[in-house]
Amino acid sequence: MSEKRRPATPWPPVETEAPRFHPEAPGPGTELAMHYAECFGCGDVDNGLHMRSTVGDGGVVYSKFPVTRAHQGAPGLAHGGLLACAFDEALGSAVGNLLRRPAVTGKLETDFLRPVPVGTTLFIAARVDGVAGRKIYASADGHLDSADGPVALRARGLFVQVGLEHFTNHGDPDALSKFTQQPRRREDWDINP
Ligand SMILES: CCCCCCCC(=O)SCCNC(=O)CCNC(=O)[C@H](O)C(C)(C)COP(=O)(O)OP(=O)(O)OC[C@H]1O[C@@H](n2cnc3c(N)ncnc32)[C@H](O)[C@@H]1OP(=O)(O)O
Repeated sequence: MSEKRRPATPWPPVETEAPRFHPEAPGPGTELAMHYAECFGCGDVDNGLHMRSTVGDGGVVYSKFPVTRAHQGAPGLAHGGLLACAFDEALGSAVGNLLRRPAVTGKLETDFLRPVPVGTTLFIAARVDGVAGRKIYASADGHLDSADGPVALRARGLFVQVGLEHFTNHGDPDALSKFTQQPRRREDWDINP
């Protein structure tokens, strides 16, 4: 299959500033721990995605998603919704770890370029592209079976910075103590957009 192309739309879609990485953001080579043990993307969840991420050079976060039979849509092929989930996790990991600004996914778009068979590992490279106030734009490519394998998916996401009360009011009152990866205390986040 030749390299796939899709119609180009401007990205980020609004004027942005370059992302300012948090001074205590994990550096290149850091293997990131799961951010929450019950997270479907990175946690210890039965049939979850079991994604693992590492910080690379130049503000790129690399994540791996090993695709198993538990992740099928069509026989022998990964389910598209779970592939989108993997990108949500990978993009969120880049935003959360590099910027340390609490944010949630506002919009996620995914281009599915090639089928992803069971037994393959998706290598996702995610980066933060720009910031406009509370809006944080990130994008990622997913490669089959190696970091330079054929591109199977591309995704773009808008993350919206929220106050920490987003998690405690709408989710679990103990949310902050349940985040297993630093930062988990109010003072560890950059909460000023
Ligand atoms: C390490 C961590 C890894 C985690 C990976 C997983 C991450 C996730 O999956 S998070 C869970 C999924 N997401 C959610 O549940 C979010 C649910 N939505 C919400 O809570 C709210 O709609 C929220 C917070 C996104 C925005 O609401 P609110 O705070 O009222 O802000 P709002 O004014 O509506 O939007 C802020 C800006 O973003 C823009 N915006 C928000 N959503 C969109 C959208 N879908 N498309 C375009 N623009 C949008 C708005 O237009 C606005 O822009 P501007 O400032 O220029 O006017």
